[in-house]
Amino acid sequence: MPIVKNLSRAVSQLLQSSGCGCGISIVPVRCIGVSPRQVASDASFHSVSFAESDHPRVLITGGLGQLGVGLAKLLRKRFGKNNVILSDIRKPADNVFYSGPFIYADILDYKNLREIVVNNRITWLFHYSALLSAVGEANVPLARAVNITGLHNVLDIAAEHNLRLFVPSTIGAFGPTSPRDPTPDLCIQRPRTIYGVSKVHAELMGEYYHYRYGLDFRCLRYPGIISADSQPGGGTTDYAVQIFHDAIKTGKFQCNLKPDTRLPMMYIDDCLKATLEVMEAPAEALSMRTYNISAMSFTPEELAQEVQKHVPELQVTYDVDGVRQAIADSWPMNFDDRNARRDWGWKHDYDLPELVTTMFSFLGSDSRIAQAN
Ligand SMILES: NC(=O)C1=CN([C@@H]2O[C@H](COP(=O)(O)OP(=O)(O)OC[C@H]3O[C@@H](n4cnc5c(N)ncnc54)[C@H](O)[C@@H]3O)[C@@H](O)[C@H]2O)C=CC1
Ligand SMILES: CC(=O)[C@H](N)C(=O)O
Repeated sequence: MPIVKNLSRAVSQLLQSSGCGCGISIVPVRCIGVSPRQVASDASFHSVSFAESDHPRVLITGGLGQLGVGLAKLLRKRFGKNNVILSDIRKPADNVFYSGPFIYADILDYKNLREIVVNNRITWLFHYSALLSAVGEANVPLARAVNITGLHNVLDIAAEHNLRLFVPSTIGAFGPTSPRDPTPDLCIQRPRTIYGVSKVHAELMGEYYHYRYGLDFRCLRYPGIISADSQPGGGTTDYAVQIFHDAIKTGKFQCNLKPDTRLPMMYIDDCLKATLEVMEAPAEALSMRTYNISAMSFTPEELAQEVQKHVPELQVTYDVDGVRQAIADSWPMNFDDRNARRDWGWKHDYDLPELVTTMFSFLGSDSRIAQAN
């Protein structure tokens, strides 16, 4: 009996001292052996100056996709080049490799990921690895592994090492039974893609770890993101990037969605600005841990008309892809982001005309450079 009494006293002391005031805060540490694999100890980014160590030490997973390189650039400007490590399972292009620390990290390899976090004293993690909506439907087992099992690894490591964790969600986390115009932060979420299901899972797991273990989890639901210097990775909103390239290269664009398919979209600079802002927001400002963010909504027809103001000869035809169309028809048409605007001052800079002008000034100057060489 004394043993039972002592045990229950110890448990109740543990509960009382829990960090988030919501119950048990023991972090979910996995029992694993020591991995023999080491990150090269002479890597230049291991030696940080004293001043640099005041900043967060950042790891970006899945960083070689459409968004990660731009995020690394923004964070390096803010926190110093050597404090931001880009990672992926792909081989980086020369300009990316030489622009700052890069490391191989497979999010399905728990030990390796943990080792990277420990050896590099990571304090903030941006978890960008994922299979997007269209490629996810083409390979459900892989999407399930990367988007769900990978997330579990990241969550456990983040909780164990007290990281601030950012995981992006998406308009794709909603489905045909969600209100679509506009879609609020809190409503029915019954997506019908593995991508959407995995993102709802990520939102819920992240919030659960926050309330259960005190994990500093922060999540934004991104619209379709449009960028000039990086290619999208197989999503339903990819057409809105492709149209710019085709307008410049061939003057012809074949759209895989119907002309009147309305979806929320955002220029990459706004998306990355929001991501940094929500990560820097004081915890007291966040009344929620998952926020919609919005900038504009348009249809392929409306985008084409705006593009034609710059390339009047552009010819647009439609050859609808059934899989992508069904996905798009189940997604929000307009996103309600009033909570983000109220809580941490979110404000977008780019509407459709500015987006199109910016894309052309970027791609135009690029194509002039290509011609000159
Ligand atoms: N681009 C967009 O329009 C939107 C993106 N998001 C989210 O933002 C995040 C980044 O998106 P993108 O850069 O567009 O995605 P992307 O598809 O372009 O890049 C994803 C990256 O994940 C990497 N990856 C795949 N398996 C991996 C593994 N086992 N370990 C480590 N990395 C792995 C890929 O190599 C790829 O570079 C994703 O989580 C996505 O769901 C959300 C809404 C919109
Ligand atoms: C909106 C997204 O999450 C992505 N661009 C996709 O279309 O899958």
